[in-house]
Amino acid sequence: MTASIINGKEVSQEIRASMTAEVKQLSEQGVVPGLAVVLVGEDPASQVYVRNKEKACHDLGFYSEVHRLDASTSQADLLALVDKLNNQKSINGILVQLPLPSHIEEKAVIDAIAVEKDVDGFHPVNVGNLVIGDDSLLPCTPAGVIELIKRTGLEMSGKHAVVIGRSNIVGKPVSLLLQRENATVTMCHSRTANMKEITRQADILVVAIGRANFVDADYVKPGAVVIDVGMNRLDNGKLAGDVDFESVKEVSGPITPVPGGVGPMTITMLMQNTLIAAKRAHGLA
Ligand SMILES: Nc1nc2c(c(=O)[nH]1)N[C@@H](CN(C=O)c1ccc(C(=O)N[C@@H](CCC(=O)O)C(=O)O)cc1)CN2
Repeated sequence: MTASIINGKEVSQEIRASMTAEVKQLSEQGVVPGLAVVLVGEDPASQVYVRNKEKACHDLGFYSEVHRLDASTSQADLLALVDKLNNQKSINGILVQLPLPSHIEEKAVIDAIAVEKDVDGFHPVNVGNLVIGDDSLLPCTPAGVIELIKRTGLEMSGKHAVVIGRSNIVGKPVSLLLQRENATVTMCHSRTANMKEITRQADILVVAIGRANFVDADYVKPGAVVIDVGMNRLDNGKLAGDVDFESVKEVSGPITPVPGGVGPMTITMLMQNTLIAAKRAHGLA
């Protein structure tokens, strides 16, 4: 049996469409969500993602600023820009596109972003709030993963979710968000022994290990929801996920493709965070 495909592009469009009326209503009250994106250097993929963020702001009626800085920009100059944006009233969200050039310490930059403008959800205070279950700006890709699982109609409560990967930006926050939905969560990673025995018990399998086609049908319980967060550029230029889609879709339940699955949700969740940050800044949330 072939599984149903979770269309991240479609879900993304639906969410953006549902935000439009609210953004219009807010702008009539003089509240225009504002996002500043900072790009350091000329990484081609990052340039595409930043352009897409700019376009998403434009389409939704947000105010947007893009700061394109030379690859040789010093950490001090970048921190000075972040400080300026922290104090700028028209800006509700600040995103520094990653990766940064190697001479800049990522953590110093993330830590410098005002917590209430950290629409990436990477600041340690937002991460801490996520851990203890307090209100916070949620990291975009993990929030997108949860939204896609919800849209399958699967009730997460009481289900066994297995997350492959333990990164700070995907694996760890996804597992916390799954726990928040009352799933029973097991984390696997590159050193996990007998991984297949564990993943075969999963009702929900989230894969973010960063290895192209790592998960094949042997890892998957029949009917399980499979969410592929991987984005690996192959030598032939094609994009591959961490899941071998063709074999897994023959046994799984709903499954995300790459491209067109989790990826498009990342920018939509960023727009949602910017809207939340703008409402909070005006005492409306
Ligand atoms: N500050 C941040 N930097 C980075 C993040 C992030 O969330 N915050 N995530 C990625 C890049 N990224 C957004 O910034 C991003 C990556 C991929 C997609 C996407 O839509 N992917 C498409 C395929 C695109 C392609 O063909 O290359 C898909 O999966 O369908 C959106 C956003 C790293 N940096």
